[in-house]
Amino acid sequence: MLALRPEETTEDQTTLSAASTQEIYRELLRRMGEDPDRDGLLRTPERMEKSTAFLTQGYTQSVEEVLHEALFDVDYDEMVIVRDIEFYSQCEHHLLPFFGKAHIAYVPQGKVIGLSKLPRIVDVFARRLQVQERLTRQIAEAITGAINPQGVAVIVEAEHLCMMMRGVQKQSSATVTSAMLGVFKTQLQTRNEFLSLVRTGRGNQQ
Ligand SMILES: Nc1nc2c(ncn2[C@@H]2O[C@H](COP(=O)(O)OP(=O)(O)OP(=O)(O)O)[C@@H](O)[C@H]2O)c(=O)[nH]1
Ligand SMILES: [Zn+2]
Repeated sequence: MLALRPEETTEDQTTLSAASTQEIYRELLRRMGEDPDRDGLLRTPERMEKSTAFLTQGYTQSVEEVLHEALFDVDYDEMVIVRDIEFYSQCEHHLLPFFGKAHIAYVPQGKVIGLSKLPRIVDVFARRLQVQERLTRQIAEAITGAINPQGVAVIVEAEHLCMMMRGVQKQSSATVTSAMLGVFKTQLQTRNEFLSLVRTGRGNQQ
């Protein structure tokens, strides 16, 4: 039913460029085998446009703007952890959601970040088309770029709908990725402290 192969495309490139996003969604519905004029679908292209704009708003945001000067000079050189930051992203291969939790730690070096800004940084990168590995690394690099700490650690745990509702159809697998920079890479003890604090949090929830 779905007729999205190039040879079946009816629009020529010029027409497609001129079409509004909502017209393109309308055509997509039609090619799924739907009637875009039936009552329930009439406003669906408009909803899809809004919803997609929200889910990909990370492209219009930057870490600098999100931090909004919430960087503070503080004399503290122990680990700061914000754990269990929930996020929703979309895999760049299938445009299906993957979602889960990010755990972030850093060891400051004269500067700390406003706590709420860590989840905001996660969303800047999660609300784009992603692979989990890149999302993980981008969060770590953004924190490094903002405050040049002694080290940053990020763990992302997620479930991918493209592996659950289609494809390999595995319902219980979890994907875990990590980025360890600075002292989290060089000092085993620091890394282990972070890992055990993340595990403790998980234990508390059960
Ligand atoms: N490494 C990585 N792979 C991902 C991520 N999200 C989705 N994928 C994988 O991207 C791969 C794309 O593989 P392809 O063979 O090109 O696509 P496909 O035929 O739809 O693959 P299946 O999902 O196995 O049916 C799949 O193995 C997905 O599981 C991610 O965040 N990281
Ligand atoms: Zn996918």
